[in-house]
Amino acid sequence: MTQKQDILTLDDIKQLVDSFYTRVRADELLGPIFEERIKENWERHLNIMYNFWQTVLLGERTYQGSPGMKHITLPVGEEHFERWLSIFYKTVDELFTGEKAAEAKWRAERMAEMFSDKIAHFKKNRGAIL
Ligand code: HEM
Repeated sequence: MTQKQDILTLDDIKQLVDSFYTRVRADELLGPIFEERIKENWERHLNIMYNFWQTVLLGERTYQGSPGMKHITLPVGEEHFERWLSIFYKTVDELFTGEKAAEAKWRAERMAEMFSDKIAHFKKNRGAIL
């Protein structure tokens, strides 16, 4: 059995992202929400997500975007974020171990919290952005 290692290279990021979104697409709760928004543009989405995690974890600045805005109008609530995080944690832990692997999970959790708050605020204010 090969020893698990930390997330150290762009190839590692690609492995993590590909594996995570394969599971997300197969998930009965999250799958339809992603398919509805992304449609035939999965290659583009995966490339954006490689860039995002490459920037966050490897410090190579290939992502410039405002992810908050992309999530604000999604039809999601607490249970969707819990499912997203649970699949993400599982994927990270099955493939990697170490400081960066822990950071990936920490970052995802902080962002889930932020998106969740923004969405709740957006709903409460009946569509008025911020
Ligand atoms: C309920 C959970 C989530 C759902 C259903 C969801 C869904 C989506 C969808 C459909 C897109 C594509 C948006 C578009 O191109 O119009 C997207 C983009 C993205 N998501 Fe999420 N997401 C979730 C949680 C998260 C979390 C926790 C993170 C934190 C790492 C994250 C990070 C991103 C990033 C960085 C993008 C790219 C934004 C851009 O185009 O610049 N998402 N997400």
